[in-house]
Amino acid sequence: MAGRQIPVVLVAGFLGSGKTTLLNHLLATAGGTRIGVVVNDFGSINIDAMNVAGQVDSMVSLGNGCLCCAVDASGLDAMLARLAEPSAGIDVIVVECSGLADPRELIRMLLAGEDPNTGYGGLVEVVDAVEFDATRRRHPEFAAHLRYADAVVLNKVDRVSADELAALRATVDAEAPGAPVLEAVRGQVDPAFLFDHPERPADTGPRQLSFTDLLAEHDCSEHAHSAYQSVEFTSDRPLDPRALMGFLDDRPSGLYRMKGTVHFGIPGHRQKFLLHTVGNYVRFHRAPWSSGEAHRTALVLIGTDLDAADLRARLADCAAEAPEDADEYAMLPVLRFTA
Ligand SMILES: Nc1nc2c(ncn2[C@@H]2O[C@H](COP(=O)(O)OP(=O)(O)OP(=O)(O)O)[C@@H](O)[C@H]2O)c(=O)[nH]1
Repeated sequence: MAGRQIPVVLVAGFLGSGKTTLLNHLLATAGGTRIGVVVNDFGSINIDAMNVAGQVDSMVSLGNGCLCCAVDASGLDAMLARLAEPSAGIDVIVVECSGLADPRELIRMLLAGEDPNTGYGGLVEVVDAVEFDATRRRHPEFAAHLRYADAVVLNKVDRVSADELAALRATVDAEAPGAPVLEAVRGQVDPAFLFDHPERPADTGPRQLSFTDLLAEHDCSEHAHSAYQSVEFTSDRPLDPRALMGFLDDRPSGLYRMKGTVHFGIPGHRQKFLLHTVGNYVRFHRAPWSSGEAHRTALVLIGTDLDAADLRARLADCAAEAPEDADEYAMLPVLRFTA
C-alpha cells in the first residue's frame, strides 16, 4: 500500500517572469519542508540549474529543450520516482518549467503518471507584472495558461505603478477565474500557500481541467518555443565591461532574454556577475565563484529571429585585452546595473 503521495507542483510562466527567483525563495524559506526540484532550461547550458544548485535537497535537471517536449510520461515518471525515493525524505516536488513550456502538457503527463508515490499538486503560474501585457499580445496562448492555474504569483509588482497594478489584477482575475492571486516582489510568497493551496472551488468553471483539453493532440510545433531559439555563448577570456554594455545597448529587438554568468576579471571585480535581461530590463548580481568553478562567461540568449553566428561573434569581440590593467572607471557602466 503506497503511503501519502508526494505532491508535484508545477511552476510555469513566460521567459524571465521570475520562476527561478520564486523557487529559490521557496527553498530558502520552506523551513522543515524538504523540497525536491526538477529544473528545465530552454537551451543547453543549465543556467537555472546553476542558479538553484547548492540549495536543494535533491535535484534532477533536464537541459536541452523544453520539458513538455523532451520527456514523455515515462521519462517524467522516472525523474519523479528518483526524487520520491523514501530515503530522500522529500515532502514536495517542484518542477520549474522552462519559460516556453506549455503547462497543459505537463499536467496531462502528471495526471497520467504511474508512479504511486507522486501525484499532481497544482499549477503555480508566475506572471511578470511588467511584461504581461506585451507577452499577452504576442502570445495569447500564454495568457490562456492562466485558466489552468491553481495559484497565480503576480511578480515584479515593485516595477509597476498602483494604477498599472490594478488594471493587471483585473486582467489576471478574469483570465484565472477563482485562482488566488498573490502579488509578489522577487517571488516572496509564503510557501505554505503554494504547497497547501486551497481546494478548487466547487464550481471551477472555465478553469476545470478537461481531459479533452489536456488530451488534445499535442503538437510541439505549435508551441511558442518553435518560434524561439536559444543561442549559447561561452568564453574563457574575460569580457570587457564597456564592450559588453555596448552589446547590451544595441541588442537585437528579438533578443528577449539573456541569462548566465559573466567573468570580467578586473581587479576588485573578479567575482562572478550573474546577468539577466528580460525585455528591456538589464540587471547584474555579484556572486562568489563556487570552489572549483571555472572563471568563465557562459550565457544563454533566447529570442526570435536571432542570427546566432552574428551574436556569438559580437560577444566574442567583447573579450578584454588586458583586464588587469583596466582603468578605475571601466566597471562603472556595469555597476550602474548591478543590484
Ligand atoms: N525588480 C524585480 N526583479 C525581479 C523580480 N523577480 C525576479 N526579478 C528579476 O527578473 C530576472 C528574471 O528572473 P528569473 O527568476 O531568472 O526568471 P525565470 O522565470 O526563472 O526565467 P526563465 O527560466 O529564463 O524563463 C532576474 O534578474 C530576477 O532578479 C521582482 O519581483 N522584481
